[in-house]
Amino acid sequence: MKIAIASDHGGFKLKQEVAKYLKDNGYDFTDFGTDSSDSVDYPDYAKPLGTKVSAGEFDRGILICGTGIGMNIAANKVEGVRCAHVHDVYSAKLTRQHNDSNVIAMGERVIGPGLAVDIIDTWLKTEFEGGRHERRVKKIED
Ligand SMILES: O=C(CO)[C@H](O)[C@H](O)[C@H](O)COP(=O)(O)O
Repeated sequence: MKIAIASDHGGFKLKQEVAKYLKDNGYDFTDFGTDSSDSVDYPDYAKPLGTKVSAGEFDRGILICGTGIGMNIAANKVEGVRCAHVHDVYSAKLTRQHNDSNVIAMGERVIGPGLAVDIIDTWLKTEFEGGRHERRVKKIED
């Protein structure tokens, strides 16, 4: 599985924790910035990441900003992206099983690194259930 990660300045520190988790667990991932806590604009990171996931260059994307909200709104403007704004493990599981989400967005100013890593671990390991959910995801695409 190929994973793309990105953040704005508000998510930079949490992204570093997430990158450590991905590296320690042997995931194939690429960090598309930002590379410091200097102020930047989250759409400049959400759009390219979403485009790469939508194009199939990456299987999943992880976006982090202060709240996850701006990244989520921006990523979902990219056709083919199903970005889930998640701050709990239950929703991380369900958004994979039911929504086949291909991008997740979260906020460094909302949750700590321990919970963030638990959420990502669950999200990466949970499969889409298909069935009735396939029909609903197709309606989103249409
Ligand atoms: O989009 C957001 C708010 O929903 C993100 O949290 C941004 O990171 C935030 O707006 C950045 O705010 P800042 O005051 O410029 O650091």
